[in-house]
Amino acid sequence: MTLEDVRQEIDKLDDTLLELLNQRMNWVHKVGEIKNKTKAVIYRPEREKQIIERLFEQNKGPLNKDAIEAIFLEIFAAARNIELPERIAYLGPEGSFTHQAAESRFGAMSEYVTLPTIKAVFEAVETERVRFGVIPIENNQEGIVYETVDLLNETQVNIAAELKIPVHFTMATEAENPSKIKRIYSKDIAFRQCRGFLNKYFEQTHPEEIQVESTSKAAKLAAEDPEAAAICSEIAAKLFRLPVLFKNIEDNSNNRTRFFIISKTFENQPSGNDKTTLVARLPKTDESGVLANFLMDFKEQNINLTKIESRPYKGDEDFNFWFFVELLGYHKDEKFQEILNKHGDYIKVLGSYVRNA
Ligand SMILES: C=C(O[C@@H]1C=C(C(=O)O)C=C[C@H]1O)C(=O)O
Repeated sequence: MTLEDVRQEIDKLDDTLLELLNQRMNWVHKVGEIKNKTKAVIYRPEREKQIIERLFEQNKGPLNKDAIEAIFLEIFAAARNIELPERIAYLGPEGSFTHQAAESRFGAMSEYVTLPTIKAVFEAVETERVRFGVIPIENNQEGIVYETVDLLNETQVNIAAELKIPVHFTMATEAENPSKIKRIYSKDIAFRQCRGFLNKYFEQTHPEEIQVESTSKAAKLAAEDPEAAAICSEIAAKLFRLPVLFKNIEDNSNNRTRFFIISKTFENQPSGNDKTTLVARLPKTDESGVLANFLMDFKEQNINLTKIESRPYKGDEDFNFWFFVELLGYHKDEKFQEILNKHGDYIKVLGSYVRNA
């Protein structure tokens, strides 16, 4: 077979793929009509997850899971945008890991609003300037993002979905090799998480380390200075057309960040593998055992708690706390209803959403 022959085969398959994708869009359009009648929301993360899981099960390769997920998430996003163009706010700047997380769910076609603070994203969602907001909730090396936790308590929004993405850092620079680098721009966390790499490659030359507020600002500055490098995300290097000299330079390759997709009012259907996030403002009392009794009730119901964080009541003179709690299960499960019967007065359920391993 010649190259031409093979390319002809590929062209034929592409024609079929396009035809099939358009057929799929027509069905999605029908779903959209049904949803419109009942005023149901377009975005159904739990359904998308089920589709992807089903495809994983029957996949025979050579496409791997990551590729299947990326392709189908883009197809879903394109489908939703035909139904109703979505506006999504995320914690910027452009090229941040949150941007990468947002694009992985909402695709290239959605309209994005880049906002400078987590609070601004919450405000945009609460005032319905945007339909969805994407913000980080925790990093598995650095811990929880308290600003997000506190805003979930203070505002009226729901959690529509969680997603976890690997955090890989690159060293991007115009310089040909490390010896030519005089300055490295990055964010404090990134310097910390790439210390092993920095020690190894810059032991002799000791370039100046300059901290800036974001890794994409670092990429922007490095793009203007041929003697500088940035430690940044791949998406930021791409954005500022900065060549990547080293990839995956983080000390710990298990580095992952978890994000929430928030929306003003949102309710998922149960998927059979859900997580629920809530805020518990337990009564302020000096009596002992208030928290212990609360937790015991979860144990009695056989509910698996996956996280509990205590946070101070802002403005209180005393040391009083409320709790950020996550558990396995859907909020309408019978055993969770038992908890609500007893503690419902001071529990605010932020959402149940499909668990994203
Ligand atoms: C088509 C639907 O709406 C959206 C698009 C989906 C798709 O393209 O398959 C899946 C779930 C929803 O986010 C649906 O709910 O079935």
